[in-house]
Amino acid sequence: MSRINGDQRFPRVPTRAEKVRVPLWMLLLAVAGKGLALAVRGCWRHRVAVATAIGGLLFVHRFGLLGLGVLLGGLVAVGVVWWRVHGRSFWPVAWWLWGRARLTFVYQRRWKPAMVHTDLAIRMPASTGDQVTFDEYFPRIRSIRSSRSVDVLRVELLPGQTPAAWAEQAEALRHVFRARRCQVHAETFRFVRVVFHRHDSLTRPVPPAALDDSDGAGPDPAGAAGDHPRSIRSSSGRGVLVAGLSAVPVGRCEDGSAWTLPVRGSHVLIAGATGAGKGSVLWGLLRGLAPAVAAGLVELWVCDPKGGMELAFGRPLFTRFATTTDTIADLLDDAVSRMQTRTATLAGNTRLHTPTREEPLIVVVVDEIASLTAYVTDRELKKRIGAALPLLLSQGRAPGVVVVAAVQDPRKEVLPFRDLFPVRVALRMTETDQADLVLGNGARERGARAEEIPRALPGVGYVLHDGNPDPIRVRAAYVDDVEIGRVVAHYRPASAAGGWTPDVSNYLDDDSDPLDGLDQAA
Ligand SMILES: Nc1ncnc2c1ncn2[C@@H]1O[C@H](COP(=O)(O)OP(=O)(O)OP(=O)(O)O)[C@@H](O)[C@H]1O
Repeated sequence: MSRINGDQRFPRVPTRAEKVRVPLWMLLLAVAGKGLALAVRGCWRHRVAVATAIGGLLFVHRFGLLGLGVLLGGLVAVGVVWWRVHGRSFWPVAWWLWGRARLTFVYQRRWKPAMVHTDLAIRMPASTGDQVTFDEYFPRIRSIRSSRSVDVLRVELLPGQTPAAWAEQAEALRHVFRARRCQVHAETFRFVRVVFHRHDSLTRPVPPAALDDSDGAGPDPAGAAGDHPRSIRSSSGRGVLVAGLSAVPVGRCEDGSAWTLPVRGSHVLIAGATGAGKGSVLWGLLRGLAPAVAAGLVELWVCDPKGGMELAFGRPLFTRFATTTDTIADLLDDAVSRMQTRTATLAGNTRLHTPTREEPLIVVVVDEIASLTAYVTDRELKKRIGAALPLLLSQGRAPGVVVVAAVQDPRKEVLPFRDLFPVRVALRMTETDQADLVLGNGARERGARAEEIPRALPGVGYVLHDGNPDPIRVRAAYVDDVEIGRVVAHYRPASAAGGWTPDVSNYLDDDSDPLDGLDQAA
């Protein structure tokens, strides 16, 4: 018969220990020894604070309080000069000091009660002859990294604890430490990183990043036809452009780093309610791809089922542009046949197509893909589109025919092949389960609260990065009409069909380098 308590031993039942008579001097010696050991341990744990306090006292003893005031004033002055002269080396030290201060005055002060009340401390019953007591074990904060808006604590798990147990308490911890949001990230073993977001670093619109015109050929001012400088692009410049297709800059992550999306070798789905800012992610990608379009390494095949309302402004950059259901069906069929021809050529030679001028990366962009999958009434067209899209999504990555699509409603009934998009972005949603539909089960629990994104923050959303299951909060850069006009004028390919070209003359100085203008806009 298996034991009632499994393999775990029952805690020892407190018993009254036999009394042992010891001489008083031995008792005093033991108490003094224990006190000394505790004092040494405390000093070692708080060595920086102890050293600072002793140093301060010695200084006051030698030079008086006035001397201490002069010393502090001098330190502040040195800090200011250092900041002005060499900010790059000043800030890491300043943030380190700020982190130590927050550790001492915020986290360590409330750590023990927080751990007890969230059940993250372990209490073991122990007996001392006369009474039952508890030995308490607290998770230790091993390091802290602070910035303007985030504190990251690296905490060592107690034996038997799991990162999931910590993730469950994230909301409680957020309230204890008065943070706006708390996320728990697991390390491979023994440690979790508890991230407290104090301020929202994404409340202000993000300016678009400078475009990498890496071969120095420069843009084409005002879209001057004819003599296109891209025709002299160097092969190293082309290499940089091809590499850039794996990380197209579209905005900023919550920690201040650049948010990029891969286009080469991947399909991208952008999901969000109406007004969530899907357009800014799409335009961010189109803008980021523009230098490669100009170099002939990328072809944009754009479908705008909204009749061209959203994307027509970029038309000179597009190799193909379709706005009606039947022309979109033709475009998708052509993309499938290009993909199949290319697959036949590449089979056995390479596992991932490298864009060249002869065989560029084809990016099929679809705004509101649900108009093609769920809301098409013509059965024949619906069948054609329903056959082409899954083919592109399941086979197009390797031969370089990729899909970038936006959708409002991410449910399976609306977008049956949602899971064929390896990269997915969840902008503001209307329902609680939608973040999980887009990013995968458990994403909301790990922090992707897409339905809580305020309407006032279009372009804010969540993404998953590099197989990491913890969602990252991001904001797309705001690409306004002026910026679109500049990019179209600067990067439209030499072969662009005539037709309509946006009038950007107002945005360009005659004698200025148009790329400078772009950078300034960024
Ligand atoms: N990244 C952003 N930063 C700041 N403002 C933005 C951003 N993206 C969009 N906006 C603002 O929000 C408005 C709505 O954005 P957008 O049209 O891109 O939403 P959408 O998700 O495409 O909506 P719909 O599905 O209705 O077309 C824009 O007109 C713009 O003013």
